Amino acid sequence: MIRVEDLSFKYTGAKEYSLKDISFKVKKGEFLGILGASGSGKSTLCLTFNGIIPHSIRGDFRGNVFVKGYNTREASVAELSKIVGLVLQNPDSQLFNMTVEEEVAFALENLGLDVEEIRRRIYWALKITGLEGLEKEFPPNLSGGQKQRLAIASVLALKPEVLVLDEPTSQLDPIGREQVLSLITLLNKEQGITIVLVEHNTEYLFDFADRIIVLDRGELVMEGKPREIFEEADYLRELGIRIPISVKIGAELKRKGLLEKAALNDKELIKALKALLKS
Ligand SMILES: Nc1ncnc2c1ncn2[C@@H]1O[C@H](COP(=O)(O)OP(=O)(O)OP(=O)(O)O)[C@@H](O)[C@H]1O
Repeated sequence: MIRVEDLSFKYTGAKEYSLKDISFKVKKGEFLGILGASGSGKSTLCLTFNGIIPHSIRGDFRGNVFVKGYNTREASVAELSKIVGLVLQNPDSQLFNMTVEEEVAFALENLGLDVEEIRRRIYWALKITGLEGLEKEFPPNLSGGQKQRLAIASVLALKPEVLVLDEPTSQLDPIGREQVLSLITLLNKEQGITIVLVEHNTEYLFDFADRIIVLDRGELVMEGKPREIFEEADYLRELGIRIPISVKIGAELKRKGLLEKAALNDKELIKALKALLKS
């Protein structure tokens, strides 16, 4: 679905490359998590998937990004946005209509769809994001979690095959965070939408991502299944990545020779501790 080949990017005027010779693929239906410390290039990478980089934000762009076979250098942002929906950190920056319904309709109006199809898509997008009944609400009156789900609904109405979400929960309270993460899981597991998610909640990525890539100062330094990534707890810590508390405790117990292998989530840690207490 996405193929990134030897991608490097330097913003106009910047001294350093923000992305350095990155290559990886995302398969159809896959859930890819992106981890990395602040400034490692996660947002820059997200902006390359629907062509904002290099079309709207310029710089020295090397290598290629292919989305469903389209080279993003050649396809327009409008064309790519039908395939890749992008959701950013702050929902307020993406909402500017007077009602929830108009917000979702807005993106659809330029597609030349008939009124019935627009109505159907609005209904579907609001239902799936759990915003049914709030059609006439003024978006600024919504809670943080509802606003972010509305931002997701307006992107979903375009029926993208890939959803790229750049730290969509970082400005939400725990309830809003939980709502948005459950929605992302549902979109991937039940609707088959390919997900690319930048998220600091490593427990969530461990449970739901199929694969994780890790960036460090613009370089792709790790790629693998969540288990393979979290086994390298010490390296992740060196990179400034928050690791789940259960992983931290598990790694410490393993270091002290109390556990044979690292426990990588709460369930595994509890099981290992029970066995340890029995022995
Ligand atoms: N518009 C810009 N112009 C110049 N440099 C930029 C621009 N945007 C980002 N950068 C630089 O590119 C590098 C990567 O930034 P980016 O925002 O992609 O990292 P990030 O991993 O998403 O960080 P965060 O987690 O803080 O959002 C940083 O060194 C940053 O200063």
